[in-house]
Amino acid sequence: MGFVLGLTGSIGMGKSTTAAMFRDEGLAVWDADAAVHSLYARGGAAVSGVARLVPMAVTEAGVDRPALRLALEADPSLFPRLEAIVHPLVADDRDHFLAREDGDIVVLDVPLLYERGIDTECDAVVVASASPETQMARLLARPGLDRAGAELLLSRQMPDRDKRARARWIVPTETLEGARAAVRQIVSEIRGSLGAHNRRDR
Ligand SMILES: CC(C)(COP(=O)(O)OP(=O)(O)OC[C@H]1O[C@@H](n2cnc3c(N)ncnc32)[C@H](O)[C@@H]1O)[C@@H](O)C(=O)NCCC(=O)NCCS
Ligand SMILES: Nc1ncnc2c1ncn2[C@@H]1O[C@H](COP(=O)(O)OP(=O)(O)OP(=O)(O)O)[C@@H](O)[C@H]1O
Repeated sequence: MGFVLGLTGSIGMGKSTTAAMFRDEGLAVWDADAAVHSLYARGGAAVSGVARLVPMAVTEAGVDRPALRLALEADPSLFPRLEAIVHPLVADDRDHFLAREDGDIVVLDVPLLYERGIDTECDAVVVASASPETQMARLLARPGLDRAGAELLLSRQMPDRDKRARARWIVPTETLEGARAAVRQIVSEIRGSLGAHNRRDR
């Protein structure tokens, strides 16, 4: 298996934009939020479990995410029960990705990387991060999410400062140029260390 790079960041910190930059560098990226989207789509493996937990959040088309979000806001005690349904299915999808990909570096894009201990499966972790003011402005600009909804999700995430303290690298996401430069630097640093490692092996 190649070098497994974990990518994380609190909600609205620019994690998906950073993931796209790693893709632009030619790396395979596994996206936990996208895996949840597939599991929630019509016929997806999480639909029946969610229907049992929150019947009003499921329609013919699969899981209705805004309805599920409202149910979680009304009753946050649903979070651990929902996660017990969804996270094992997400882990299976991640394992398939890792077994399938053979690039020298692969990226796991996971919002709850530290919270779920997935950092222990990574060779190193990078965190996408911006100021709290930038983060809140981005969240409030998202359709359908108000301050209470954003704060509820944030309250269930490790604080940004703790993520920053743990990660090997930080990608600053105030600007696209700054983030892209950091992404390129990280890829080249990892490739450099892999090259040095291979040379030592010979
Ligand atoms: C809460 C839900 C309905 C919100 O859906 P929505 O389409 O609005 O947002 P989306 O799924 O794109 O997630 C956006 C961000 O919310 C945050 N978030 C999502 N789930 C969680 C959670 N369980 N705990 C903390 N933060 C979360 C993450 O930062 C994520 O990047 C949805 O995210 C969900 O069902 N989450 C439970 C599954 C889960 O834990 N997913 C996280 C990845 S494994
Ligand atoms: N490096 C950057 N420079 C400028 N704007 C950025 C940068 N990264 C992200 N943004 C902007 O911030 C917003 C959120 O970005 P993105 O969707 O990547 O965040 P996210 O952390 O993946 O969000 P979520 O956790 O909600 O899925 C978007 O409007 C995006 O255009």
